[in-house]
Amino acid sequence: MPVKDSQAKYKRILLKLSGEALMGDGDFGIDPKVLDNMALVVGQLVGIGVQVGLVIGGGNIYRGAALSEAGLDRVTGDHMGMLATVMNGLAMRDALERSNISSHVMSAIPMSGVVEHYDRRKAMRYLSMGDVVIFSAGTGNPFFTTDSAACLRGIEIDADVVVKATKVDGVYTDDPVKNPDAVKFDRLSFDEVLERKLGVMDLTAICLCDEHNMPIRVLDMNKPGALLNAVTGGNEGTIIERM
Ligand SMILES: Nc1ncnc2c1ncn2[C@@H]1O[C@H](COP(=O)(O)OP(=O)(O)O)[C@@H](O)[C@H]1O
Ligand SMILES: O=c1ccn([C@@H]2O[C@H](COP(=O)(O)OP(=O)(O)O)[C@@H](O)[C@H]2O)c(=O)[nH]1
Repeated sequence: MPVKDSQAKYKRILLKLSGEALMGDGDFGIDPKVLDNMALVVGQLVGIGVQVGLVIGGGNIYRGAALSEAGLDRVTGDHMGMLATVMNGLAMRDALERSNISSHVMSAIPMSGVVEHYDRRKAMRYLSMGDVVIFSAGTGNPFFTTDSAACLRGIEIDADVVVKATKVDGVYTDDPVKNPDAVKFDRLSFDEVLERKLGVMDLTAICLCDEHNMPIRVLDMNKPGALLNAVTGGNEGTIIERM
């Protein structure tokens, strides 16, 4: 796809999509309607010249911690969780390609013949060409999350921002799903997130972004126009940044 002059605030973003969000109204796996809708939204970003790196979670299929609670070895469970993110990546590439958006899946775990092995320089070249790159298999290591993988890849590819598109519309004083009295923040420092132990992203991911001055925007993935608004400079969701 030809590179356009970006009309957006951000030239390159790392977008993290929660695996669970791909389930739609189901309770496991992937809802094709959600996937197609996400491809459409990513296509809009590409269309205005934003370079998009994607990290998709695996919680719609397997989570290491849940498998471990069910009696499986934790490291084996985490390997299964990482493989789940490769499956989601393949499904997303399929949806993107059906929308004529050139895209590539890279995996932190080599999987010859299925997806490319993660190669930062190659990923940067694809992104510069305007192609979408889906970074799968998390960090490649157990005991990490795809939020940490998103922050890591975002820093590596020199993204302008990490956008976490999730089920809630920002960071709150407490989990808004459990506490209806929780109050939303528009802007937060990394220190505040760490001090208050705000659970929207794991603390490893927050520390990494803090150390490398990588801002994180948290927004609602189901709100129409939210992502486009965020990349064109709108005050969408919550921004976590150095203050
Ligand atoms: N302080 C908080 N602000 C916003 N969301 C929070 C907070 N604490 C916990 N959460 C939860 O974090 C979730 C977002 O994280 P995500 O990674 O998408 O989900 P999960 O961890 O279930 O995969 C939200 O659905 C919300 O319930
Ligand atoms: O670097 C990583 C990233 C992910 N995972 C495993 O993959 C699962 C799915 O990722 P995550 O829970 O972050 O997905 P999401 O919550 O975003 O759907 C996790 O539970 C872990 O078991 C891992 O071991 N290392």
